[in-house]
Amino acid sequence: MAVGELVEAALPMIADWLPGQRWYAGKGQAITGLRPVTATPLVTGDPAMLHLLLRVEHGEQSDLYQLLLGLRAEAPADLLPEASLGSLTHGPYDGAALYDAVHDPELTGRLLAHLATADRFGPLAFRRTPGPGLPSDLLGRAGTAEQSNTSVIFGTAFILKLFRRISPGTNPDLELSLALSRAGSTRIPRVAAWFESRMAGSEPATLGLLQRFLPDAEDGWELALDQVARLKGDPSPGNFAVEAHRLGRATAEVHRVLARALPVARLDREQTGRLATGMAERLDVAAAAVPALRRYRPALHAAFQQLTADHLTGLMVQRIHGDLHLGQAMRTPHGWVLLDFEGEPAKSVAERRLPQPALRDVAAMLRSFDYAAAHLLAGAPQPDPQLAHLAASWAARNRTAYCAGYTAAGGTDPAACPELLRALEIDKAVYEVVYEARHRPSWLPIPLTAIHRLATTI
Ligand SMILES: Nc1ncnc2c1ncn2[C@@H]1O[C@H](COP(=O)(O)OP(=O)(O)O)[C@@H](O)[C@H]1O
Ligand SMILES: O=P(O)(O)O[C@H]1O[C@H](CO)[C@@H](O[C@H]2O[C@H](CO)[C@@H](O)[C@H](O)[C@H]2O)[C@H](O)[C@H]1O
Repeated sequence: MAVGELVEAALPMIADWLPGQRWYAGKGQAITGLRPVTATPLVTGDPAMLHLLLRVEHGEQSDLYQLLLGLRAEAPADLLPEASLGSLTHGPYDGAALYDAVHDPELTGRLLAHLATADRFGPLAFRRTPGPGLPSDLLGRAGTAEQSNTSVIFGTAFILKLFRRISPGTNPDLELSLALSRAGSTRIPRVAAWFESRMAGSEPATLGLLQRFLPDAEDGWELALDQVARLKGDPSPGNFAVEAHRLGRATAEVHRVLARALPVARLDREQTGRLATGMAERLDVAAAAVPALRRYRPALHAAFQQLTADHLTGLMVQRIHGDLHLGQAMRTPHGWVLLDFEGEPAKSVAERRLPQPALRDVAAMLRSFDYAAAHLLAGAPQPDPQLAHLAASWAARNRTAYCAGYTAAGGTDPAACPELLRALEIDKAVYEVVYEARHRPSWLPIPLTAIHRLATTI
């Protein structure tokens, strides 16, 4: 494969295609440069697959992205339009179709085969966990979920998450999932393999994570929305609180295993100050970006100031999920399983790896019950007061049940730390305001309504 020429010919096509991808984080900023960092052929012949780590520059900033480029003399017949980068028009591959290889089942199947045999290609190292061997003859189909990354599913056996925006070092999703897997936790899908890039002078960067696929799992967000929708007139709305209680138990169990497997610490006085300052700084940055937040700043700052050193000194901090919500919880026939321990995509990896109060995850999940309830009312110009009352009661009931389950399984009782819980909920809602303003502006009223409530009920 004439790698250099191929990359040269592909770069302008990538520049056109990249901004349209769901996982591309630099939307709205003009790309000022594309710099290939590594280009590694993983499959040669027809079809071919080229692995590319590409530095995308926008102004002063830059991000590193992982691309898997497929190349065939004839484009696959059923290729989705958004997966196509077009046809090469010069050089040794003149006329060949260039596309996102994650949509080519044969090529993603070859990726699984590399994982199965723990291959090494130039800077790319494929690694397996001990245990039963992996099949090497399955085809992969790209998942359809709206994701920050790209997942490929192999039959009903495995799911491979391909991280798109790459940071140096071990991705927390791999780090925490491995720690939980090694401790024998059944609250996450078992890790089977991963692959990483080993570049001279830097830590290996995680590129992909293969886990058991949960074929019988139901997504917690979909389940909750289904229950909430029944509030609109079903005489026998289901009792999701039982599930919320179980989910609270599952969260506490995961926290317990993480606290045993990875370092924990107790906050000293200086660190307690940094916890509150971090929240205040994030609020100010968010308010600068989203004007609707500004009027709430004084009240929200006041809530953060209630986090005094006396409250927090000695508080235990540990590794946590970092972005827990109902969509990261899957109900299986054997109970709740948690996914995606990557943390909030907008934070740096260093920040995401810092030990945190475990209540941060609890607060995030409490926000999610509120989201599910608010989703019912979203879009209506004049919400029906009776429905609004039912939705608020649904959220309150499930929030209480979740906290009770968390406490029953040995987690710190959230009710025992009301100032901290409230500050953590505000911090999360502020993050959500920015997230929605950037990705789903029509959903912005959901966290803003919560901000209004949190700011006006002190
Ligand atoms: N092990 C699994 N089994 C079944 N479905 C899964 C599994 N892992 C992920 N999924 C599905 O893929 C979706 C996206 O996965 P996630 O890890 O949250 O990716 P991202 O980091 O890109 O958001 C999940 O919401 C879930 O529906
Ligand atoms: O799943 P991701 O890791 O990509 O997380 C991001 O997207 C989530 C939305 O999919 C977002 O979660 C917010 O919306 C959820 C409903 O769609 C809701 O249940 C969550 O409570 C709410 O925070 C998450 O914040 C973001 O990081």
